[in-house]
Amino acid sequence: MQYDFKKQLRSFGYAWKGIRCCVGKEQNLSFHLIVTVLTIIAGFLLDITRTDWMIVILCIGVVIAAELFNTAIEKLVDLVSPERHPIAGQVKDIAAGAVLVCAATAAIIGLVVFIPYLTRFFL
Ligand SMILES: Nc1ncnc2c1ncn2[C@@H]1O[C@H](COP(=O)(O)OP(=O)(O)OP(=O)(O)O)[C@@H](O)[C@H]1O
Repeated sequence: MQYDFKKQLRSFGYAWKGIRCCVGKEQNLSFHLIVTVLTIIAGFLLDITRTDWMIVILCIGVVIAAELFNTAIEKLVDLVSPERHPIAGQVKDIAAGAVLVCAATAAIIGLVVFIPYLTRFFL
């Protein structure tokens, strides 16, 4: 199969459209984006190291990607099961649980990274 650069660009466009259709509409995603902005500001203010930036950026990416997967799953469930069904509810709850695991992990890593800078900054 021949590599089609135009098709590749179109795929990026569809992916970008997917992200845009969630931004500003999904409350949880908005929360994660606000935390992301605050984390990035803190990173610059506290002048964290390159390695710490990589860890922080990885955490941000994982949480936002998890939230996008969760939103996609929610929409798919609403499409295939507009009526209430226990399994439909479980699917949504499990997807939300996955986001919670990612977000809690990222929060703990954030504390491990930022606490030493904060103690040095304030003490
Ligand atoms: N189709 C469904 N069948 C059974 N339970 C559902 C279904 N949809 C949602 N739920 C339950 O409700 C919880 C919240 O789901 P969701 O965030 O999609 O809100 P909703 O109840 O569908 O209402 P809304 O979309 O207006 O917020 C889910 O985690 C799940 O426990």
